[in-house]
Amino acid sequence: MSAPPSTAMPAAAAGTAQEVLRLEDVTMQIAGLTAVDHLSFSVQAGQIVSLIGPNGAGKTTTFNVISGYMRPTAGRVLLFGEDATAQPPERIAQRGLVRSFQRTSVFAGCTVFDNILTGLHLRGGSGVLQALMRGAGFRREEERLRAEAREMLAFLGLEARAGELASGLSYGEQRLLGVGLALAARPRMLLLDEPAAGLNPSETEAFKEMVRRIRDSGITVLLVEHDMHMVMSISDHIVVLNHGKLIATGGPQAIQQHPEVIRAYLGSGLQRAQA
Ligand SMILES: Nc1ncnc2c1ncn2[C@@H]1O[C@H](COP(=O)(O)OP(=O)(O)OP(=O)(O)O)[C@@H](O)[C@H]1O
Repeated sequence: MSAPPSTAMPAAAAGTAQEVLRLEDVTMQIAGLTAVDHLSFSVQAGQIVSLIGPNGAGKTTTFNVISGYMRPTAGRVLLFGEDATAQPPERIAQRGLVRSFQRTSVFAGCTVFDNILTGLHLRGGSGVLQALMRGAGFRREEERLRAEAREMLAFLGLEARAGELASGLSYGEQRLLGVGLALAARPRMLLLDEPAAGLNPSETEAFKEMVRRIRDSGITVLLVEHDMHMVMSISDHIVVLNHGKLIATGGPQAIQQHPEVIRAYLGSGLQRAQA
């Protein structure tokens, strides 16, 4: 299958470039330190965009500001064309930007199927009162969600594991399931925080494939990642930070040849990715 179930097609799929996220002069000071320094960049719909930079560059802080976990000291965040600066995370998620965390965040004691079903329920639709009344409408909705959960598992490549406890999945499969939970919220944009961390090479390949399929289904993906092979092979666009400041933006080819990026990464992963 080519799309996670019930995902609205974005404007990019209709052939018009559209800005989904824009940071304007965002600064974030933490305990007297400037973690993000007058940062401006934008993300176009339907792309995989990677936010990279050496350790301490400000990537996680930028994610926290975008997803509403931190209120910026200065500047604005525009999400889908509207000001979203310092809105709480749940409001930002409602508007269509959903974050999948670095740690696995699945319900370990539930089956893989029930994990996704719970995610779909959390999105709303069938409320507690409706569940208690157990009317025909509720049963129809439940059957629809179960079908959607099966489709989602097929999209994730986890259908064979549907009946197993999430705790029995490999680490890589748990990360796929974690993304499935994020997708269950039907995001227009997905934030992935170091998705390849701790994955072996074949799990990384499977994850890359899924990220591409997510993008191809019309969901914009913004990721923070240290694995430069992954970044260079899947990104449509790359934003590079160093010491909280933007030092370069562009496609993978241009970024790998950018003198300031090479300087910032001297002796680290970028050179290995080029090798
Ligand atoms: N809660 C905090 N308290 C104090 N300093 C912080 C806090 N969060 C971030 N910082 C500092 O802000 C700077 C940017 O950190 P951030 O975690 O955003 O960088 P990063 O690019 O995500 O790094 P890494 O790649 O190592 O995860 C660092 O100097 C960090 O020490």
